[in-house]
Amino acid sequence: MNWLDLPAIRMAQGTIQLPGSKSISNRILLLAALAHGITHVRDLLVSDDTDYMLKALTKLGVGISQTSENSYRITGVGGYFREKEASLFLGNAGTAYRPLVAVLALMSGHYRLSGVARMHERPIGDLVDALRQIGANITYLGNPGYPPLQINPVALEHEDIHLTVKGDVSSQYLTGLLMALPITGRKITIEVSGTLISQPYVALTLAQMRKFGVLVEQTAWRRFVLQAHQHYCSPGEIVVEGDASSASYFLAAGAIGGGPVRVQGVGSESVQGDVKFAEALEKMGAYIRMGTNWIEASCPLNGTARRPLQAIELDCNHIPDAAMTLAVAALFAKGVTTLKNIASWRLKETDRLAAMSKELQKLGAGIEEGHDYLRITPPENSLAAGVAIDTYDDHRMAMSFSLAAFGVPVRINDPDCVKKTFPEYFDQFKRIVCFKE
Ligand SMILES: O=C(O)C1=C[C@@H](OP(=O)(O)O)[C@@H](O)[C@H](O)C1
Ligand SMILES: C=C(OP(=O)(O)O)C(=O)O
Repeated sequence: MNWLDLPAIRMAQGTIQLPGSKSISNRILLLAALAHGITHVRDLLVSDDTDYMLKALTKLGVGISQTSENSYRITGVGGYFREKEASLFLGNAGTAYRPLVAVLALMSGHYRLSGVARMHERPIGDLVDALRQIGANITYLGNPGYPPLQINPVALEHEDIHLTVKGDVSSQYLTGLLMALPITGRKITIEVSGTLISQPYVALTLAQMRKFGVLVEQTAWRRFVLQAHQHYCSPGEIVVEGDASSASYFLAAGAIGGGPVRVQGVGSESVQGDVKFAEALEKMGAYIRMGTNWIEASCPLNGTARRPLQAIELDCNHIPDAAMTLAVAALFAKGVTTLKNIASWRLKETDRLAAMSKELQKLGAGIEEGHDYLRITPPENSLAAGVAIDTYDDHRMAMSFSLAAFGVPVRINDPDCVKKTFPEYFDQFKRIVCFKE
């Protein structure tokens, strides 16, 4: 197996230009593909997850050309894809798989959607159940409730579309429905049953749809109404903002390792929920500054000496991805940190609650792992030395645990898994840290 040895880190300081947001990139690609007109997308994230979306859309007959390293020209199909038969492999990209299921269910074609083994363990039943309410023809090719899926032509049953979707397993089902259903041109009402998790991601979806001219009337997080005859129209050019989840590792580095560390590409005007990670760090005592397009974090000081962060207790439902960064930052905080309302961690790239517990314990932390929470007690003295961190093919495990090097030298197994959302992560991380040796 491949690994990366990080020597112990003395301090962190510098500026990072963030790669494009994964969540925005894949939403924009899909909306641009469905829209009328040509969209020029700039600062798109270049990574596995966006690559799967680009390849799928190309197979579906969308005209896509790369105009520079991270710029693309998308010729929208104005509603329906030309290609009526395709077999699509979408890796482990939730932001590609879930919305494409919803879109292809309406396309009157024959499509097979698969992914890596872990994708076939990530539930899709709530989305399929919602689509079946309007007549979608979807078959499970493996275990019921999970990918892979076969999608066949739909016969929409009613003039107005009214459906209910569960919101407590993943917000990506609602996001998929919201993005897909406007291509029917019908009046749409979506009710959410159960409490909607990861709400800021739905706000992000609505914001991207608005850029393409489709408006949604929202009643709290329970009811979404779209008036009939709305169609996606290209806004011409779109610049993707930096990834707020990717920002979290650098901000934590600034808060633990002195700083200031500045990330450029997200800031106070960001539409991404994970910018709220900066507030969590601030609660831990970090010094945070923010402009419209940048955020900076430094370590709390006692005179000129670095002061340790303070433990927090936080409901992390609004920042499910960046919360993993908090779990590792907790190793450097005084007291017991509790991260609550993170049951969805169990259904992501790996069972993140189990994986995080196991690897934190290797470093000497005391862990209480609940069904939907994690309580982390840092070791009394230093972190355990000579540890190799397993990453479970989860980019966020690899990126979060790079922070452990602020305590001891650490080995990160299979560091290449970061290519899901941030292929250059470790090169960038090394740019802002000074190692002890
Ligand atoms: O819609 C999105 O872009 C995302 C929603 C979240 O998933 P859940 O809604 O499953 O929590 C998040 O964890 C994922 O990385 C991206
Ligand atoms: C959960 C994640 O990805 P996905 O979009 O595949 O759900 C993630 O990036 O942390």
